[in-house]
Amino acid sequence: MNQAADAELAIETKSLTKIYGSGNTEVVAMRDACMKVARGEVVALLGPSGSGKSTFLTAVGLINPPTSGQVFIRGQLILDADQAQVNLRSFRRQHIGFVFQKSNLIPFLSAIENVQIAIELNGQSSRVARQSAQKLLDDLGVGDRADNRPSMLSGGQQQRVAVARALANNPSIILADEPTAALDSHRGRQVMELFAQVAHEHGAGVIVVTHDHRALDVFDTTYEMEDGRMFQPTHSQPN
Ligand SMILES: Nc1ncnc2c1ncn2[C@@H]1O[C@H](COP(=O)(O)OP(=O)(O)OP(=O)(O)O)[C@@H](O)[C@H]1O
Repeated sequence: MNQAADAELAIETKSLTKIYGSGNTEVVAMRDACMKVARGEVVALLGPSGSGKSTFLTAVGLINPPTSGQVFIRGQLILDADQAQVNLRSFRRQHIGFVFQKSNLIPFLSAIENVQIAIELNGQSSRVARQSAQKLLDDLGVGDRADNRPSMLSGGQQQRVAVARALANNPSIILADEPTAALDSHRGRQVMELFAQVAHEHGAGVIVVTHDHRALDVFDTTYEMEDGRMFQPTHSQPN
């Protein structure tokens, strides 16, 4: 069977379904979720608590494989149901950047070391990694805080460092799970704008799970989930 998908797409999911448990405890957390994200596109994923957003994001992030359906990244079939078509660990490290609700920075490392370590883990020398890390922090407006540990930074600054770390290996896709939940609306908007900038400048496909409707104008496309089903609200731009 021809599995080819559009290589211009950063991400394509086909009919992702996830069933947790079995029998009486069975939960269908996601049903036939289909999404296309072009390179350079930034997508908001909305939906009430329990609607399946994290299940979807962790499937695309190759952390929690679906029960059925396929995940393509840059046109390449990566997951066919729970069958990996590549080495997931190294693929994830090279191609996917994650940003979480809390920055999850390593507390005993400085801002620059938090970014540097991600680059070194991908095989760069520490000198090259440090230069790249400094440039990323500069680009994200926190270059002057490079030597501070996370506890010395504000929540917004920590999230900027976390975005720098997610960008460390120039990923094809960035997945963010409520990255602005701990920020006030001004800082939250700034972080959302950063994602849009990163998507447009680096050609990455970005999916941001958010409950925050105030910054939706920053996104190219909006999807919603409800009871495990995914759809595009009628007022959003078509793909
Ligand atoms: N490991 C699991 N085992 C069983 N059920 C699960 C598991 N993880 C999630 N679920 C269920 O799957 C459904 C979808 O959960 P999910 O966490 O994906 O929703 P969500 O939209 O991300 O919610 P929230 O906004 O609260 O984070 C929920 O009914 C949840 O209880």
